[in-house]
Amino acid sequence: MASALGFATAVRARPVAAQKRATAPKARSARVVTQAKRDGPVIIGLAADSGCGKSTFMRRMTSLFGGKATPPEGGNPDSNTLISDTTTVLCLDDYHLNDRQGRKDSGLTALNLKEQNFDLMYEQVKALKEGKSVDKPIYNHVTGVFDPAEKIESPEVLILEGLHPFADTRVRDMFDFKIYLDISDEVKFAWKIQRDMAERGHSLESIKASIEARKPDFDAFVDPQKEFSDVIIQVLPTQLIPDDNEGKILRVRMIMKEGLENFDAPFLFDEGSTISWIPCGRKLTCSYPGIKFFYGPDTFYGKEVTVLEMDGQFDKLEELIYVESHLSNTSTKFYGEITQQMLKYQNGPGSNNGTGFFQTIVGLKVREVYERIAEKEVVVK
Ligand SMILES: Nc1ncnc2c1ncn2[C@@H]1O[C@H](COP(=O)(O)OP(=O)(O)OP(=O)(O)O)[C@@H](O)[C@H]1O
Ligand SMILES: O=C(CO)[C@H](O)[C@H](O)COP(=O)(O)O
Repeated sequence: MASALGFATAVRARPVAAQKRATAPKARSARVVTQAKRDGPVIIGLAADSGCGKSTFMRRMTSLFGGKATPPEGGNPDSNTLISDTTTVLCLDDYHLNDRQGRKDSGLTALNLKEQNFDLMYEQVKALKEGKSVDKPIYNHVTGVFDPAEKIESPEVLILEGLHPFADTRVRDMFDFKIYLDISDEVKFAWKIQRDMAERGHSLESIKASIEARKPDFDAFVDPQKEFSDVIIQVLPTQLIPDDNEGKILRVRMIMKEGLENFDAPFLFDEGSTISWIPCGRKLTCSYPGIKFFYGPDTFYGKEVTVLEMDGQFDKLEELIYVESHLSNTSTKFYGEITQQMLKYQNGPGSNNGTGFFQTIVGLKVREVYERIAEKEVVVK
């Protein structure tokens, strides 16, 4: 089949009846086939607060390009970088201006824009975009100081994740696609309690205090970047349970800007309609409080957007294929690719709810953005 790029794809169109069959897909892997050359990497940005699932999101995204993303071979074991055959993920914490002691002296948090070295970040991202390699600093989260720099080669796909990818206009303008992971205060609080109380032995009071201490700077310096993002994954408490404050069942909204280049918004049933769908029944097992989808138009920071929403969680992940078969424009390369990816990461946080589901779809869209811009094709075997 000829693709929109005019290249042969390894994937053939399947009959509609086959697409609706509710069976789990076989595992496959991906590799990149070079069809033409575009100089410099495709640059993707992910903005989020720390501890909000960026690592899991990155694993989901990079695996769609094939190969395993690992820290630089033979390098610093505390490196924040992840490299695969096609992708390089840089953590923007490496561009902190001061180390931990320096921030104690300045009295500012790492969230404050004054604590980020945007000049160096701009120079190095620009160099990578021009196909050059850079010696990037490493901020060591274990020791709180900077380690000797690591060499980063210009990759096919450069992913920049961290607190401030879109805060500096010079850097912001270099992105091909911008994502914001927006975890509401209630959910952030619930996750932090789960992790820091259960796994790290922190007290409820100290967790509350650390969240409260970060909040003003988060609101002032991180949150405003939503406005400049192409896709926002918003994570909220469920609306299926009145006054729920446990944060276990989530309502997740994928907010997609209209009119984006290289991005066609996924839709449920009928593009442009407003649809509310409860898929629970014969083909999807749901325990209390069930699952509810919504699809429709909205506005965000005064701009037109399309929203795809899921509230609730899946009981049996393999049955997700039923939901997947009712979605279009998901940029999958074969029937059931979303379900296959969700099964692959079923032990990661968010695998049974909209966070994992929409992160997977955004990963597929990023892969398509890359294919369109770079005029290369990721072939799924
Ligand atoms: N989708 C999710 N559902 C439930 N919990 C989640 C989800 N994503 C993240 N968490 C919680 O947040 C914790 C941090 O996740 P992860 O390490 O992926 O985040 P991060 O943003 O990479 O963190 P950091 O910035 O600290 O490196 C997980 O251990 C889990 O408790
Ligand atoms: O927000 C953060 C990361 O996104 C951290 O607070 C920041 O990087 C400082 O790290 P550390 O607490 O290890 O000194």
